[in-house]
Amino acid sequence: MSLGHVAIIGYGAIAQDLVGILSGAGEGAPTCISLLVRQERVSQTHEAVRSLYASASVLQITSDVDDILGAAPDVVAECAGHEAVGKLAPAVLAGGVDLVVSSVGALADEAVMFEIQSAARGSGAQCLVPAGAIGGIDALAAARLSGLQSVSYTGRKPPSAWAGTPAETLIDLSALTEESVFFAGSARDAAQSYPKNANVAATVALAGTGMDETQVRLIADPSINENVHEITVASDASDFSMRFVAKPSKRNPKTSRSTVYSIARAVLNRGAALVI
Ligand SMILES: NC(=O)C1=CN([C@@H]2O[C@H](COP(=O)(O)OP(=O)(O)OC[C@H]3O[C@@H](n4cnc5c(N)ncnc54)[C@H](O)[C@@H]3O)[C@@H](O)[C@H]2O)C=CC1
Ligand SMILES: O=C([O-])CC(=O)C(=O)O
Repeated sequence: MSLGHVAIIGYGAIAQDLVGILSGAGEGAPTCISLLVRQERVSQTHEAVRSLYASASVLQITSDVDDILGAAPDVVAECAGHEAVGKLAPAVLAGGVDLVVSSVGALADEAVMFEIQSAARGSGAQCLVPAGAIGGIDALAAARLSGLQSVSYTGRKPPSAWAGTPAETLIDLSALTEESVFFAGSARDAAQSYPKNANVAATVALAGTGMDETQVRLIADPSINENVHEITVASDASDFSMRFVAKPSKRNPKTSRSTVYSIARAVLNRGAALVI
């Protein structure tokens, strides 16, 4: 058993790290990797990949999802954004190819969720949601089978990680001297209002009590340099709290460095005889 062709949508912070991790995975490495990038980034991505992976097996770089599907990848990993999920995920799944999603918050849009599930049911392919920046999703999804009483998620990041988000209109990020809870509400609202920062809220919601019942707080905290993710769960099987202190990605401070390893694990497990 081995991993064949892996296609990746996007070539930003997570995708660039993912290509490096997959290429360096030794015996578990895929035989080839394809990249789907925006049309205007095709030649720039060719240059970047050629200089980094001169001898590696990047099969093709394209902006056309049909090129990717035509090459029959074993799995596609989306590392691009909510818009890309809405636009491309149904086509990938309808083409019978399993999809690992990073931009999980896109599933907070009921129309996108419906299209994805319809496409997957129609072809038999699966949309796979990895834990991403957080952990404990296995425990939460298992506890759900016992009955859940409550699930809450708190995302805490340095003020600079909230730049370019609606938090800027709610608080003065540059003047904060102590933590500020600028959002308290449902996972659905969090994921849709903070598409680059609250995908984890959607993941927790999908594993637990759903987009509308999962309570989310988002915090800008000038006293930290890391992205801190906390979940608190009450269930019939167990009650637990978990706290993850993630270093920010070197390429994108909004993104926890832990995320790509979770995506890579989901991809590499596709070719593993023992899956953990
Ligand atoms: N599930 C989780 O726990 C986490 C999810 N994320 C999400 O993962 C996604 C990727 O994150 P990063 O790599 O840090 O973001 P990034 O902004 O560094 O990279 C995204 C890349 O995707 C490209 N892109 C956007 N739309 C595209 C399309 N339609 N087709 C092809 N390429 C497209 C952009 O040009 C950009 O290069 C984001 O949506 C982010 O919010 C990030 C952290 C944690
Ligand atoms: O990586 C993180 O810290 C979490 C994140 O951005 C998200 O959930 O979208």
